[in-house]
Amino acid sequence: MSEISELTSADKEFLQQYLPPPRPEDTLKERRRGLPFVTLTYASSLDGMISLAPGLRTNLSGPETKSMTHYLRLHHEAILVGVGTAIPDDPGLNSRYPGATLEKQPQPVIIDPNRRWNVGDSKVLKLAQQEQGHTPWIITAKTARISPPTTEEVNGQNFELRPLIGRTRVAASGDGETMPVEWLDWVDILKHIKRMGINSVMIEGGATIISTLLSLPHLVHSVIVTVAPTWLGEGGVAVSPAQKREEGERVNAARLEETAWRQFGADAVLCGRLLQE
Ligand SMILES: NC(=O)C1=CN([C@@H]2O[C@H](COP(=O)(O)OP(=O)(O)OC[C@H]3O[C@@H](n4cnc5c(N)ncnc54)[C@H](OP(=O)(O)O)[C@@H]3O)[C@@H](O)[C@H]2O)C=CC1
Ligand SMILES: Nc1nc(O)c(N)c(N[C@@H]2O[C@H](COP(=O)(O)O)[C@@H](O)[C@H]2O)n1
Repeated sequence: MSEISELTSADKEFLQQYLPPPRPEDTLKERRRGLPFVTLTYASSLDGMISLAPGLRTNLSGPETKSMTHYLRLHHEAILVGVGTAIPDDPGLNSRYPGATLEKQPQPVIIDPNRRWNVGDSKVLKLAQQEQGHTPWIITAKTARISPPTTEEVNGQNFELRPLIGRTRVAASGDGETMPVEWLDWVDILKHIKRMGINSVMIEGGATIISTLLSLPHLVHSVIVTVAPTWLGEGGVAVSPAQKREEGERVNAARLEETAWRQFGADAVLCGRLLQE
């Protein structure tokens, strides 16, 4: 039996005002900006961690909040994760909410500038083959060393590469060495997604992507965080936006307003909107 069950009408009512409007493209402001409705959503421990260690899939959500996640997936046109999540978690990225037909499934989108993810072995592709989800779109950087064609075939199934012109920036590795990495601007990523016909995107992680977007409040419409009653402990992967300074002084990096809390099983769910700068 599926562990995903229907939400109560009170749960749905609680979430309603944080969901994308029925036709977000109708919002004049958004149409002008050419951007989709963006929801950030993830599950956190009480010490602000989203996994026990880098690359370790960690279950934080209980059955009720897992059901909520699948309800939210059904109410967005796309689900997006980074390659740092796609590789270790091998997520399904479909909605298993009762009544989710193929037509209603969200489009999986993976940010993988350097084409590190092995899509051929992925659960996403298997689910697409079983018509329980769509074939993924992979956003690569055009300047990636492996220059990709637009579509590739794996196990008889086509999946789509959606190259986007990246910028190269220098990053430091753990041993102090520096190396060039492909980096994509979030306005470019979101405009790219919108141009492909997506009006709403649920961004699930991981830590790098969520932390980056918490510092870009003008691109985010809703934030929905599951807080699980547990501490993961030192060495976990934390969601934490970059430091912020005003007139040289440290200030809070991000804040939610219009907040609402509700208990789902043992977990708490916090919804809000990022305070605009
Ligand atoms: N509890 C929860 O709700 C969730 C937990 N997780 C956990 O999070 C962890 C993964 O987090 P993390 O390692 O930070 O991985 P992410 O999924 O955030 O992916 C990070 C990678 O994505 C690419 N990327 C991200 N942003 C950009 C950009 N703007 N331009 C270009 N490339 C970009 C880079 O790839 P490259 O390295 O090739 O440059 C980067 O290293 C896992 O342990 C996972 O289990 C994930 C989702 C939800
Ligand atoms: N909401 C939520 N709670 C957790 O406890 C999690 N670990 C995650 N992780 C995210 O969900 C993806 C797994 O998706 P599937 O169920 O396999 O479709 C995982 O990759 C993270 O993005 N989320």
